[in-house]
Amino acid sequence: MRKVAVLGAGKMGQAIVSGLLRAGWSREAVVATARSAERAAALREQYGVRVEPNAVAVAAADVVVVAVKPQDAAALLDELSGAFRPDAPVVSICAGLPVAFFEKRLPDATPVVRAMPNTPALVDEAMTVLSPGTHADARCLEAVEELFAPLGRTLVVDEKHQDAVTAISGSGPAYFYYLAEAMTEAGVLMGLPREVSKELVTQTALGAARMLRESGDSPVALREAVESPAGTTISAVRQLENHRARSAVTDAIEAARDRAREIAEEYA
Ligand SMILES: NC(=O)C1=CN([C@@H]2O[C@H](COP(=O)(O)OP(=O)(O)OC[C@H]3O[C@@H](n4cnc5c(N)ncnc54)[C@H](OP(=O)(O)O)[C@@H]3O)[C@@H](O)[C@H]2O)C=CC1
Ligand SMILES: O=C(O)[C@@H]1CCC=N1
Repeated sequence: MRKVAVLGAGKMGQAIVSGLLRAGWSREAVVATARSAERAAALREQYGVRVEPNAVAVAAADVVVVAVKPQDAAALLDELSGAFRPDAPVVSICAGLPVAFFEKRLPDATPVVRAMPNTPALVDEAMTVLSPGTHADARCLEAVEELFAPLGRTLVVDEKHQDAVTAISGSGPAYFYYLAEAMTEAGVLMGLPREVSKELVTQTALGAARMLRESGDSPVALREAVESPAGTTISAVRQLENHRARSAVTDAIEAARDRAREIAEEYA
């Protein structure tokens, strides 16, 4: 039985643990680690998985997922020096940290894969983007892709794109929640009960996402199909343009990309 260790099962690590269990991984095959006793107890209670010290988890694992914050990664690897099995792939989900950060701290020839998932893993709708390191061959990459596939969709890109990926899909759910929050509040401002407004926004987001996926049309074509001449939608879109919403989105996503680059410099 293959075993996976999730080191630092916080928000994202927990989403991965829960997705693996839903995908049929047995409780014995998934080991989590946590820094606080409270967090460890919560993971045991909620998922019934083993929560072990990092070194114990790593020793037993065929795949190790590093899910701590980028600022905690170096200390974690230092603490574990000697515990890693050189044949067990190490998958980092740490934003910004390059494969090289791990390769220089792990035993020679350890296969490393940089991964960027997102929190919709909690509902099996994650977007996970993988980049293989120097020693991760096709078989290793395939095994890591199989690990993440049940959590949603997967894609492989060259590592040079990972900071942009982080800015788009890693952080992306937050942008949609921000828009959902603003739309819900606008409904409340106009007198809709909050629950009604939220339901309208949620179903509209789901429907729009499915249209994007299933119609094959571009976002522009889909938007134009909603905009009646002299109608309501074009009036709204004009306000978005007046407020430079497109430019704000571009600047926001570039800021996320730049922050990922800074993280690499800060913690290298
Ligand atoms: N949140 C997201 O949407 C996404 C996050 N990521 C990446 O995932 C990583 C985790 O992010 P997120 O889940 O949001 O953060 P969290 O803070 O929720 O999770 C990190 C967890 O790691 C634990 N931890 C830290 N050091 C150790 C250690 N030495 N041993 C065991 N556990 C430890 C923390 O414990 P404690 O709580 O006690 O500090 C915490 O529970 C980051 O690197 C982030 O870039 C990637 C994609 C999406
Ligand atoms: O905000 C962050 O840094 C992490 C990485 C992607 C999503 N959350």
